[in-house]
Amino acid sequence: MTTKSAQRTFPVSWEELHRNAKALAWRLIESGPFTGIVAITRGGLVPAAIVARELEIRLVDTFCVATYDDRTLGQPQILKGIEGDGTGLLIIDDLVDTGVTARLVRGQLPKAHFATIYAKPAGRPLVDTFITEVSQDTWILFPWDTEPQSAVPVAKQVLR
Ligand SMILES: O=P(O)(O)OC[C@H]1O[C@H](OP(=O)(O)OP(=O)(O)O)[C@H](O)[C@@H]1O
Ligand SMILES: O=c1[nH]c(=O)c2nc[nH]c2[nH]1
Ligand SMILES: [Mg+2]
Repeated sequence: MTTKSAQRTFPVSWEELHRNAKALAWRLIESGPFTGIVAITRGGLVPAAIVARELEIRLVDTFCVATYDDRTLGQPQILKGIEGDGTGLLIIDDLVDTGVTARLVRGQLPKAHFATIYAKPAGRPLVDTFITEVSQDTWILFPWDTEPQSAVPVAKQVLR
């Protein structure tokens, strides 16, 4: 499924994101220790920074991949990979949706532990650890992709 068909949106605030990333760190303590973190760019960068701080891991690298253009699913393009089979590494992304990105990265780093904050049902089997499940028809709005704007008053939204 392309997530173009998402029916609802789920806005996430910076505070909520921070809280969930810390919850992920708590859960990951049991699965470690890890020798380093690999952030899947770009969405994994902020969660990876928070998890790295909480787990006191200073070795952080990137796996650079682009799968979506706006909300349209495409062929994943690897811009930069990581050497080796992923032994001892913790891979962090913001979410799994269809699982296309996770499948690709797992294929390259099969021994790594794969963690995300959010998981949709189609991608869930590809993740070792996650915090929150959201429905497949939900588009998550991350704080780095959004900005506050004036809301239309209720009275103006009501059709008379
Ligand atoms: O499970 P999937 O269907 O593959 O979707 C999940 C991926 O899509 C998004 O990345 P995107 O390609 O939009 O790039 P970005 O992280 O740079 O925003 C998100 O950050 C995940 O990496
Ligand atoms: O910001 C995003 N929200 C999502 O729900 C999603 N799914 C794939 N890629 C995504 N990016
Ligand atoms: Mg991404």
